[in-house]
Amino acid sequence: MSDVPFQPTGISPSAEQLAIQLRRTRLLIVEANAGAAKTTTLALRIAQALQRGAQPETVLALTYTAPAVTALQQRLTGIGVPRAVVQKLRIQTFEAFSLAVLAAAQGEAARVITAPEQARPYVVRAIERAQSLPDERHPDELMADAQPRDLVEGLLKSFDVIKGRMLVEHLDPEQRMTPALADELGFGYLTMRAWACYEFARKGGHPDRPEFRFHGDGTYDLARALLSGEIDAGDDALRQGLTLICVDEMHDVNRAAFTVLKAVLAANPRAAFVGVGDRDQVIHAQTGAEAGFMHEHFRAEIGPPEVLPLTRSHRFSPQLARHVGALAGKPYAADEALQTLVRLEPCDTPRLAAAFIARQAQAHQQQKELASLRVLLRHPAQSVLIEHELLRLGVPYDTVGFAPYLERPETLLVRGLYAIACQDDTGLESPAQRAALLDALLLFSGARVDSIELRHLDSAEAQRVAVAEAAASADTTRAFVDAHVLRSAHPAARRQLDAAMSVLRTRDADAFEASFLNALDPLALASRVFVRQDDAAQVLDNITQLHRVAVAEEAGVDGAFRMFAAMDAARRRLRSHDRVALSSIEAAKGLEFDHVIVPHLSRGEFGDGSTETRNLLYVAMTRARRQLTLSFDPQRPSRFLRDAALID
Ligand SMILES: Nc1ncnc2c1ncn2[C@@H]1O[C@H](COP(=O)(O)OP(=O)(O)OP(=O)(O)O)[C@@H](O)[C@H]1O
Repeated sequence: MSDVPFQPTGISPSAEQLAIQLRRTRLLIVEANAGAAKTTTLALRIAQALQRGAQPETVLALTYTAPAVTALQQRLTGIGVPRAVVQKLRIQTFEAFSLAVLAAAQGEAARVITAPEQARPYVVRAIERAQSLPDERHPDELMADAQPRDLVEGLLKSFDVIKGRMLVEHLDPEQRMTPALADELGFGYLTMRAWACYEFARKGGHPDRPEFRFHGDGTYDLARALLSGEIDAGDDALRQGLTLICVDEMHDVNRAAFTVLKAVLAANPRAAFVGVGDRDQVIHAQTGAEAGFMHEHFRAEIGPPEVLPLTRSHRFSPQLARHVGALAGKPYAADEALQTLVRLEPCDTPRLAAAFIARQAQAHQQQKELASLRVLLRHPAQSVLIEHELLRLGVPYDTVGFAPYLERPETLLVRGLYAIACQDDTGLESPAQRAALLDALLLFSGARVDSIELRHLDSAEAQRVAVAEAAASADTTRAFVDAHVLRSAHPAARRQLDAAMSVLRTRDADAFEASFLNALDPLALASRVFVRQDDAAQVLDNITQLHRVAVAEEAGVDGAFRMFAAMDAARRRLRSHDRVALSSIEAAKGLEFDHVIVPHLSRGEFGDGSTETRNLLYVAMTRARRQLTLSFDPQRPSRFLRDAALID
């Protein structure tokens, strides 16, 4: 049968790409560097299958993250596959796919929860239960110095690894958990016992009808059902008549996802498989991701794949390829015709870095040659100073992967405290603004809406109704704060909020500078609310930056808060048009931008030097097409700059 190659728009495939596009082999794996056209080539392979007559619904492409789903959809439309056809292709995360299969196989879907704060009560109860089981043989091993609440974050992280690696499923079912076995698995005995109790509770005491699913639980539950034979390759939920199965970003696959993949391949024996990935982009090792699932595990458990290369970056120049190659310690070739300007910008302080970035963004707005500018940040708190400078210059921007700083709950909390303490509602004129402020106050005060009229609603809905009603006017907002927020706040939170408002009430700039942060104690406030210490630390960083910006304004307390209101109004007026965005590195995975700025490449600011942080920088640097700008404090440059041969 003749096989006319699909002709993409915009690019001419290289010989390597064409080989992959046309290959009909059953199992094919491509490992290649970032920018070497893995996703594009996967798109070409899919387009070729469609040209050969495959129905779009019979093509399944799986990824680990939602941004990778978007990246593949963009590449497909970019090479000329009609948008309507792309919509029909089954491009999904492993988690979304698994949840859909479970729903088809088992009927009613379980409630999906997304925030660790929602999982916390279950984890706390699991610890308490583990510590009080009557037939426990090693009670001494279950003692913990910390309160159950303080153990939640660490336990949820451990649960991610236990699920992702499917550690328990690989044990002999008759084997009892003991301290020695827990140790062998790399966890404490309390962790393993709490895990068993948590899973029991999550399943609602019934293996087929879990009460809720947290992120990763869909993939884990499906993988378990497959291992136990409850769902098998003959099940219609998996036998979907697929003709092509693809995995993009295959380096993110963990044992649970691999188990799902194996079953999909077994259930669709006529489908061809193509997997693409890059071992230096593993940034989800905390969920058990490892590059071995592209190599030795694949060979041993699925079969020997044909391996084809993509050797050159089509995204950026050989010079940038040399730097990222040095960072990752591997050879890196690139298309000689491409030019990417690599620029290092020493900035002595974060304020200077922010001003520099804002000027770059302003200049970017005024030129036509480069389309997108993306500032890739390690932590959301790093955006405060930068956003502030952008607003000052009137540069429109978006944020991706985190909220703009003026919309974060901690910013609204601080602005709300000022509004209440000083009876100044500037910038909080609309009901929507007042409602957001009340939500923030409720969040950090630990207060619950408790109204007899709303008892028939669940707590989230009751809060929404009560807040919407209270936000109708400035007076009702104030009355609600007195009656429902401050009065029923957690006692320690109440003390902190009162202390912060006392400082604000003085309207004294010196008192505000010297005492506001101590009075509010944002870390203690946030630690009561958030499970992850990282999230609590972000709140502290955000409020510290906000305070710094307010003090630097030298306009007094009232002046500073009016300035925030003006900035907020300016932001609402500026219509973003997708040219400048600040984003997390995770949210930029698989995507590319004409100009990428990675600020704060300084010791102690970018990360700890671990493989995971190095991979994050590798991902960030390899998003750039035409220009990469890296800023750093010349007194303490990150060691990664040296590793990448960017400084001596
Ligand atoms: N044959 C080609 N000629 C020119 N440009 C190409 C060609 N193939 C791909 N590209 C371009 O190369 C860039 C990188 O491609 P792609 O995003 O597919 O790489 P990738 O390996 O998936 O990257 P990452 O690992 O970072 O996700 C894109 O801009 C794409 O349009």
